[in-house]
Amino acid sequence: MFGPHLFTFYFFMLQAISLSKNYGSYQALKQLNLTVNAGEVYCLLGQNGAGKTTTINLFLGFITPSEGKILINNEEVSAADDLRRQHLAYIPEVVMLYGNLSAIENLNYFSRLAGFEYTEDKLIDFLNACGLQASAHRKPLAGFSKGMRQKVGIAIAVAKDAKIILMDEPTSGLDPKATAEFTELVKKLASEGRSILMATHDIFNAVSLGTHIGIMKQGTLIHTLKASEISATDLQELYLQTI
Ligand SMILES: Nc1ncnc2c1ncn2[C@@H]1O[C@H](COP(=O)(O)OP(=O)(O)OP(=O)(O)O)[C@@H](O)[C@H]1O
Repeated sequence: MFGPHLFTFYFFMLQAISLSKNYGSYQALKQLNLTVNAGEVYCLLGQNGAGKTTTINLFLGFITPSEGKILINNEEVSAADDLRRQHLAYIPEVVMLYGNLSAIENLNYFSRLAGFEYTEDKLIDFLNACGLQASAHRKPLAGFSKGMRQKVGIAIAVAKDAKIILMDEPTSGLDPKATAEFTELVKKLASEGRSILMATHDIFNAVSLGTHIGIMKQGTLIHTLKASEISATDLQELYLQTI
């Protein structure tokens, strides 16, 4: 389904060490310890308000920790660190790009912003590798479905050579076919050595696509599991007992 690997990867590790975040007197994240190694897909589950987005925002440097630290390859990173800018990409729940520009134009624009210049053939390779149908490559994004936008967003992350990809609720609102395509794409991204962390409410998807699963409750990581060691049914039961 997908083309050849587009980059040769180094091995990148993302870590939170005793990471906490307070909003005023409210502790949204408490002493989080979490590691995502190269090739792993870490799925964070938890009810609304459990602290998943806070965790992602801390990794991205959108907010600063109250305590603790974030490491990329064992090196501590500050909010505006170059390591973060170079190696992290973020796929939000709804990928916001330029609606009046085509998929190729958006990809070209955001690649250039990140310092990468590609030929049109190469840009098309990225879009193909992320599963965007050829008939959509030159169409304005305004008419794209959520799943199509997501593919362009992921193509941008790949074109920017991101080693670590963070996603927030990537399968919410996707139809089953788009979810299946997304799952295949994420598995491929991980198989190429990227480290992937996603916040999700989709228990079935977490088991089918994740390598590791964390369940959060009120800012604390209560359970960490290997996806290969639990069925979707058992995970659902554990999740319901936890929350
Ligand atoms: N800027 C903020 N100021 C004050 N409180 C905040 C702020 N951002 C988040 N919170 C609170 O921190 C807690 C964790 O929120 P967070 O968005 O991380 O949860 P979540 O697990 O991502 O939830 P959801 O599944 O709804 O996205 C919530 O109680 C939320 O109300």
